[in-house]
Amino acid sequence: MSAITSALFTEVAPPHDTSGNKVTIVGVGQVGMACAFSILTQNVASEIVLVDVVADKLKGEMMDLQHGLTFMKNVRVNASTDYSVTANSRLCIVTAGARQKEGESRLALVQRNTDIFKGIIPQLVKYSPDANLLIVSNPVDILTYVAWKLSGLPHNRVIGSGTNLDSSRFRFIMSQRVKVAPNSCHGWIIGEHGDTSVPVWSGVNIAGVRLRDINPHIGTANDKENWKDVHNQVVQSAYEVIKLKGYTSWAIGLSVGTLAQAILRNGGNIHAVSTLVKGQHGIDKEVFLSLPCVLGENGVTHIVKQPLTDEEVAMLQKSAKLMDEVQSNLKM
Ligand SMILES: NC(=O)C1=CN([C@@H]2O[C@H](COP(=O)(O)OP(=O)(O)OC[C@H]3O[C@@H](n4cnc5c(N)ncnc54)[C@H](O)[C@@H]3O)[C@@H](O)[C@H]2O)C=CC1
Ligand SMILES: CC(=O)C(=O)O
Repeated sequence: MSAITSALFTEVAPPHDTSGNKVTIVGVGQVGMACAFSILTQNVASEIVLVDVVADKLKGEMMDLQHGLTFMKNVRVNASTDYSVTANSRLCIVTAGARQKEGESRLALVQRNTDIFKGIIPQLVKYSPDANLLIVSNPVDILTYVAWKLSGLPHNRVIGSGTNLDSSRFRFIMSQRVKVAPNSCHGWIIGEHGDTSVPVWSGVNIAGVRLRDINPHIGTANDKENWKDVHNQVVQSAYEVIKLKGYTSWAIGLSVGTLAQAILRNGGNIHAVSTLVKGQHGIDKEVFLSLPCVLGENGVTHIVKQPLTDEEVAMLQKSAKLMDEVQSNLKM
């Protein structure tokens, strides 16, 4: 204690070093920092710890956030290249790794980011064996599988950010067509985050009114209004934003903030996240894909048994086959 603190305080008991809702974010790039900012401003964590391999950038990002803490509600921000700083996290979010260059697919990153995960996941589990892992790095579905295998954790506690983002993009583009707020437009994108994602047209609704009841051809090639294009735009979204600004960040940050909130507050909220789907919709492969899941402190507690058309099931199974093929070529 300094002279000032000992003159100021009578110590009754030493304070605890850690606080309850500790969140670790690995990777302080564009996505990691958007996640950190979103979690900070949504007031879901009591402590955020940042980890990266680039020490100067890491320190700079930590300091920049710390300088704003006066404007936040009781949250600490810390950072280190040493994983001991992450001890006793309740949620570890992984955004580290290579990102797509213009025109490059997410799947092209798979081996590079798998190799990076080999150095990250065991460290996280060593210091926070009870945490949930939330994987964001791409290709997110495969890397969630990789994280599950490397971690040895039960599959419910290894979650991919998945198509929560794609579903949000879908609802936004839909909202522009019907001219109501995005959160009043309801629809789910499931399956792979990215190129083979599956729009569940059978469930798209506004205020419970199913658009397929109004337009039986919605989402098909026979639809005169070409709603199928809404999904095409979802698939193209990341490519377009990457072409325009080099990366995507804000929307994934907000999506992850919402997922963190559901997990840390044991909210029971339902989101489309990447989870082990073996046994769902006739999938017999050990792969991770997004389905609507109930999220809480124990990770994914339930998968919604969403009624799907035969065509939707076939698309989902095709994504599962693709994931399995990519996984079988991985050097883990
Ligand atoms: N799942 C999703 O919906 C989305 C996923 N992404 C993915 O997120 C990842 C990160 O993207 P950005 O932040 O834009 O990339 P970035 O290049 O800005 O940041 C990546 C960060 O990872 C760090 N890093 C690299 N190796 C590391 C290691 N071994 N340990 C700790 N940190 C390490 C780098 O130093 C860098 O700070 C990419 O794989 C990207 O494709 C991006 C947007 C959406
Ligand atoms: C990059 C990426 O995965 C996305 O923005 O969807």
